Amino acid sequence: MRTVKLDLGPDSYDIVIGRGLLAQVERMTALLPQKRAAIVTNTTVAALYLAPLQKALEAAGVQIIPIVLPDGEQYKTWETLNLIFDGLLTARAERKTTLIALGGGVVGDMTGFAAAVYQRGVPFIQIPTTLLAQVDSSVGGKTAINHPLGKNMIGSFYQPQLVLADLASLDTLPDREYSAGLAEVIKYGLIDDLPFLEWLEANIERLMGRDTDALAYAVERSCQNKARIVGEDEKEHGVRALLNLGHTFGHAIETGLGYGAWLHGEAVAAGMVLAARASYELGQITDADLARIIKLLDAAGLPTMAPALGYERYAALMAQDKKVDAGQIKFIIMRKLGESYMGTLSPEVIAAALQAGCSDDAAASRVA
Ligand SMILES: NC(=O)c1ccc[n+]([C@@H]2O[C@H](COP(=O)([O-])OP(=O)(O)OC[C@H]3O[C@@H](n4cnc5c(N)ncnc54)[C@H](O)[C@@H]3O)[C@@H](O)[C@H]2O)c1
Ligand SMILES: O=C(O)C(=O)C[C@@H](O)[C@H](O)[C@H](O)COP(=O)(O)O
Ligand SMILES: [Zn+2]
Repeated sequence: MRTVKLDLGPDSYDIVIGRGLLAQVERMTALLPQKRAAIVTNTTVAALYLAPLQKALEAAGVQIIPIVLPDGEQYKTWETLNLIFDGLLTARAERKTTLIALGGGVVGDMTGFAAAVYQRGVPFIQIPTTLLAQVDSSVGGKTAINHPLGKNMIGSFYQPQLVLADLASLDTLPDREYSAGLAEVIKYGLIDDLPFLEWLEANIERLMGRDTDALAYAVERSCQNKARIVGEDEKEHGVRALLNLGHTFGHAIETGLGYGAWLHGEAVAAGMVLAARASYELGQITDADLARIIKLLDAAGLPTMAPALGYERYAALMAQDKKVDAGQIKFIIMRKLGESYMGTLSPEVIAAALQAGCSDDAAASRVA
């Protein structure tokens, strides 16, 4: 078992990584202010993991309110959020009732938002069951729902009290979802961790084979990177924006194609290639660096060409990005391989990146 600490003063918490953690409920029960908790999950994850978790908590004397949501990015909405409140109010959940998010990033982001606002804030625990959620979304307290006009546009910063990443739950994760999680893993290497990027290049085959030790190391190193950055800048006034590498383009792809058409991690992968192409246009990374990034993402089963939405559509979608400041779009750009910063890009550089990095076939290539 590995533990990463996210240091946020009184709001600090542990990210516990290991196999079989779902059955070990003592870490959770020690934190509950009352012997009552709501488990929020979705139909897919409920069929796999709700019963064992509920049983283990009930055996420890905890009364459980199960709340099962529809599955999919297209349900990350006000309407679905309201289903959580319906379940909590119907069961007369109180201020000391803990919300436990059991699922991927969609469940985690919505449950966290519900926890932030239900009765103005109730305790919250994350049990991420996708690779993406274990390496990124369960850590750091960003919670949100989507708006038809923009990704994660309505939300809050609200930290969990504990993250339990059970690597055994990934055994049932489909390959496409597993690859999507690797996009956020590779992101950490590109932001500011060149040794990790090099380790990923050397170990991508092991990771694709779901080698136990390689996977545990990749999850731990990713969480260490995220915890360090969030610990420095919880509310994204500075360095935390680097975690948005590939997301300015990526969120435009998700919104532009319709939520759920491309997975978040797929859109981030293609977005990181566009960010790399822009950095190449600026003369900051070489064509060999660009080729290395594409090769690694490709080996991880991810798209490296973005859908051809057209410059105007990309520009309009990216104008909704949360990093926009006084109307100016900010991007995360590579200063060199393994080092990124936030800056602006000229329309010419954006157009050149899109010209080289989009293809008409890309959109259809990912749709299941
Ligand atoms: N808050 C953050 O910091 C943050 C960071 C990254 C991404 N996100 C958000 O996270 C979301 C993407 O998360 P995701 O990739 O986990 O997608 P997801 O939550 O949609 O889960 C992916 C799919 O896997 C299924 N699933 C989950 N666990 C499973 C398991 N163990 N076995 C089999 N199937 C399982 C889900 O039901 C779903 O169909 C996006 O909405 C994105 O915006 C948030
Ligand atoms: O935690 C962060 O900060 C991130 O940016 C992590 C991203 O991977 C994640 O997709 C996040 O939700 C994007 O943030 P947003 O503020 O652009 O919605
Ligand atoms: Zn992301």
